[in-house]
Amino acid sequence: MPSLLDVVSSRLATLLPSELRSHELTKLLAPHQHSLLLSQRRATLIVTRVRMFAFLFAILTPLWGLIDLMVFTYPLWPGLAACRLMACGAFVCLLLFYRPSGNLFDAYRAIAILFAIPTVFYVASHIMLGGHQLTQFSAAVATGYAFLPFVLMAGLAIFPLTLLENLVLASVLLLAQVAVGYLSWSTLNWPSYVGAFWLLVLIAGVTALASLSQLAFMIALVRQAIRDPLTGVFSRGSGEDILQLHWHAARRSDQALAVAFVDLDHFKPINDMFGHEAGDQALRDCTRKMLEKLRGSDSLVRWGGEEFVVIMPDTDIEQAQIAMRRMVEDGLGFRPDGQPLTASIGLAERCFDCVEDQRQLLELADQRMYLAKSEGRNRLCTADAPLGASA
Ligand SMILES: Nc1nc2c(ncn2[C@@H]2O[C@H](COP(=O)(O)OP(=O)(O)OP(=O)(O)O)[C@@H](O)[C@H]2O)c(=O)[nH]1
Repeated sequence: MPSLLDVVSSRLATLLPSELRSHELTKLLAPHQHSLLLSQRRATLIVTRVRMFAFLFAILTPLWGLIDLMVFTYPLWPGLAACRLMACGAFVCLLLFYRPSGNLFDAYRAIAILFAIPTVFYVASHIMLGGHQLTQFSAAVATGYAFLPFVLMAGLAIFPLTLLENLVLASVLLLAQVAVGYLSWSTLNWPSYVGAFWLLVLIAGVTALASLSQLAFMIALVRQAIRDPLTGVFSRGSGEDILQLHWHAARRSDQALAVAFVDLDHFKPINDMFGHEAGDQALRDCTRKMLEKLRGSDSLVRWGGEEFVVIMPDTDIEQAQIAMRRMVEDGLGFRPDGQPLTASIGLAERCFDCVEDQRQLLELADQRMYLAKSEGRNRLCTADAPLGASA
């Protein structure tokens, strides 16, 4: 009979996002476990949403100035109007000049600017309103200003953020609320301030859930979009993106970047003699074997049919040869007749081969793979001459 603890933990497990696989759950905690592609797509989405938010606020912020004009007296309303116009200008600049670059730090900066604008506006307007005697009607409108932190906190829900990122951003907004309490210490209505603070904490909790759910969907969608459905390794389109990202990173820091073109030998007879399903199974087994031997930082891409590309960042030509030999040393699985499945591999490296761009790097690896084929298959070719059988 299951213990109470087992029942509770199995019930709690059903609360976890079902669209994620168990090994993906840690990706909800912090961004350091995200793949390059996920980070890139998330950064792009965050900046796009920052710009949407900025667009909305650039319209709504000056509009409310008309209400201020009707209820506040001189010189309070021109002061508030100036604040609103400056905030509107800052939102417009954010909208016009910030473009998605795919870089996560650019995305963080965009969120920081987006939230800094209304936070500064909130603190400044609070100081202005605190320095004036308000009548019943204008006091009611002034109370509306106190809702800005709630709007900002709720706004976090539109971003696919990790728990850590949520905590940092929510803490900053809560600290701004603390700062406002400190500035109006002497006149503070404590019960309503504490009530409002607690409400803000509740909204932060709900927002974090919304934001994490978005991230979970995004992780699942990106996985589906970038993976080959048969083998589960990267598909060609995402492989091209990965190679481009690694190429730029390697060039910036003048690091090695190796690429191997792997073509399985005599694959057609498997399909012809044993059927397509047997061919599919051989492809699945073979990719599993390759993945077992590759480093976590390497990317295995199904380039097409029975052709694969291995992208090895920060790996020089000698290390890449060792990695490829290790990958094939226990074989790549078996053909349905029990014979070992072999591959012809062409290898190229950015610094060793002095190539100009990632396309040239890939072409060179492809040419060397054909050389390995023409020299008898089941071998690795690094430069102009293949390096013997059994890769
Ligand atoms: N079962 C299965 N077969 C595939 C898949 N994609 C490509 N193939 C087969 O892979 C075979 C590739 O054949 P070829 O290009 O002639 O290459 P090969 O027979 O491996 O010959 P060499 O590369 O010269 O050693 C074709 O029969 C394709 O139908 C797939 O997803 N599943």
